Amino acid sequence: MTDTTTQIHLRWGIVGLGQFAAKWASDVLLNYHLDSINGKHVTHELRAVVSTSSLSKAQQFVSLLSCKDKQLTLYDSYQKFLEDEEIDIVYIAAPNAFHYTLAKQALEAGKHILVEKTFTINHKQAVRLQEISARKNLLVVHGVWTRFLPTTKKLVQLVEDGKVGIVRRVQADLSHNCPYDSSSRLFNPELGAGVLLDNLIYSITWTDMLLLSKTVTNPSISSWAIKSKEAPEIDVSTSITLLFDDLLASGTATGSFLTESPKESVLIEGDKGYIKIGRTSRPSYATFTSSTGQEEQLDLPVIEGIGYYYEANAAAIAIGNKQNDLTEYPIKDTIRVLQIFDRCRRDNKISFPESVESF
Ligand SMILES: NC(=O)C1=CN([C@@H]2O[C@H](COP(=O)(O)OP(=O)(O)OC[C@H]3O[C@@H](n4cnc5c(N)ncnc54)[C@H](OP(=O)(O)O)[C@@H]3O)[C@@H](O)[C@H]2O)C=CC1
Ligand SMILES: O=C1OC[C@@H](O)[C@H](O)[C@H]1O
Repeated sequence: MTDTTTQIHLRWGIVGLGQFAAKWASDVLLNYHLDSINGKHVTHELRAVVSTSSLSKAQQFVSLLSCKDKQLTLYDSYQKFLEDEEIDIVYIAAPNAFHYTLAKQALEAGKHILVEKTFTINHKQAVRLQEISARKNLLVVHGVWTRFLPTTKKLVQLVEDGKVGIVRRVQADLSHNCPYDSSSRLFNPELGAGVLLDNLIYSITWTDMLLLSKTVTNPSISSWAIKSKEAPEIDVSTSITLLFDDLLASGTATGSFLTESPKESVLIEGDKGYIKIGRTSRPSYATFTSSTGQEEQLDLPVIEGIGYYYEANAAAIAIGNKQNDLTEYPIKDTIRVLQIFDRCRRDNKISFPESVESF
């Protein structure tokens, strides 16, 4: 990594060479230049990729990248990849079940990490990674990209500034119609499947930012899950409601593989009106309706590209500041949500093999 007073240059390695990682890498490498933070210009370089299956798979991955700069090292051994001193940070985009082990190995090898959603299978694995990162003074980021978008930040600021008055209800949904497919990671318990870990991580983000972060007591938690007929261990349609006695407020997070979300899928209601947002994972437009019925289009920043580069830039700035945790999205927030997910899984008998749960 190069860190000067005006520039931070971060060298990335990627594990988990699926379609999503290609999309992420293309967006980060093509669009990062659009963001300059606190007067520092951030640049990203993809230095290496590793396929856990074959070198030809790594070659195929690199050919998918829609960016010109493809001078990088390809590996088919994660151990060898982690020994590469030219890699500053590992982006982990394997299926959920492998996040914990890959992240632990990367931290032990002295690499910073950015881990795709959902961070780990359970909260104990997250606590363990937090401990290692603190001990080794390495940055750990959970890549819920929604958190880092300027549109999300603006909306949270508006609510905190009292746009809707006192927040009374937060609801968010992220649903995609995904018919059962035995070859998909979405339905395979051995890969950490199910809608809770795939979609509710985004829906619960809104309750987490607006209510969980404000409460001083533990909310009461209720949850419901429809299980897959074909893979009965996992969930395909799930709802979690948190009641905050101290705030006189509730937060509901839903997600489904059985239907699509409505266009406006986040609703934030207060005593002065409500905000409707499209859409849960990538807010790009929002309206405010006052309690007297007046409607107003909210002015939100425009996001160039997809917007994954915001989380990559946040990682670069934090590494430049020698932080092992992000101020804007600390790992304790992830642990707090994973504790709720653990409870939802217990109450609804959503289960993964022992090997996936271990820490
Ligand atoms: N932020 C976002 O918007 C999105 C995030 N995601 C997240 O990205 C992750 C990957 O999703 P997706 O690309 O759909 O998954 P895939 O099923 O396509 O798997 C990704 C790749 O992971 C690698 N892999 C498989 N098994 C292992 C293993 N045991 N150890 C290491 N690597 C392995 C494989 O590459 P190889 O064989 O070459 O190692 C595979 O191609 C998930 O955590 C998902 O939640 C997904 C979609 C959107
Ligand atoms: O992780 C994801 O999966 C579902 C998508 O709708 C969402 O935008 C993406 O971030």
